[in-house]
Amino acid sequence: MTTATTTRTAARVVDAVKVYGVGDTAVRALDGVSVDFPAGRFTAIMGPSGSGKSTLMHCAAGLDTLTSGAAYIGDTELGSLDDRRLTLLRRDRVGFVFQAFNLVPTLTVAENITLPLDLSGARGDREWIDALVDVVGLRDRLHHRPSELSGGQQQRVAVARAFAGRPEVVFADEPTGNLDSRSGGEVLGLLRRAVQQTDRTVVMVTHDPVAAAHADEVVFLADGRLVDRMDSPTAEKVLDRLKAFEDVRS
Ligand SMILES: Nc1ncnc2c1ncn2[C@@H]1O[C@H](COP(=O)(O)OP(=O)(O)OP(=O)(O)O)[C@@H](O)[C@H]1O
Repeated sequence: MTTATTTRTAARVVDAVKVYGVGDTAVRALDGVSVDFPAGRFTAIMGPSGSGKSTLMHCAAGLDTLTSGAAYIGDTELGSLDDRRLTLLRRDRVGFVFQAFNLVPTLTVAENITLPLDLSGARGDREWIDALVDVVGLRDRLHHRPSELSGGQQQRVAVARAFAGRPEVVFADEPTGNLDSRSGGEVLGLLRRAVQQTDRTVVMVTHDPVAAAHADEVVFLADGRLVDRMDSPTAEKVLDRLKAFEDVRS
């Protein structure tokens, strides 16, 4: 008999090790990390520079491979997939938001949002996309080109694009890194609403305690290891936690 679990896991890594390079110059970017990202939650990954945040995100999202250990999206182990299946998984089950907005300049806002679906030949769920346009507040900009938008508006398009295919999990790598604090706050509020209103999962790498405070939970890395988790973070609590790492290291 199987027991139903109430907490679904959107993504996780188990005993994740990532070594870059070989010999004397080898860097152990992840040193045995096990962490799960619960479905329907907004999780931030934090830690000092070089602690392995981006590496963890890239390996969890199937953008890079682990040296040893395992990464899962839902129940699918990424290491078991050949290149073609991995590409399909990234296309159909995962969304991405990067620091650079990566919009196509010649396409309109509406076309940029549906681009991944159009490329895959999927019809997409038009009602879902219509609702997304309202969540990101771009109804009156749909026929504009990216160059006619502010940075914050461009990142909102990128967020809508990431959610367009109803992915199981959206990975965001420093999504507010190129934005002023006001636009950044809007994008973070938007990620939060997307999680709450549409029951999606977001995993975000950030070095900004204010950004991390928008998440439901923060996981902390130091020297390639998971060292702490914090529920209901505030910027002050996150900052204090980061300072404690620095005190230990100095
Ligand atoms: N492609 C690579 N080749 C060699 N070393 C790498 C590579 N990518 C990352 N590293 C090293 O792995 C470690 C972890 O890097 P990573 O980018 O994951 O850290 P981070 O916590 O995201 O850092 P930051 O906050 O500065 O972006 C660092 O020591 C980095 O120099």
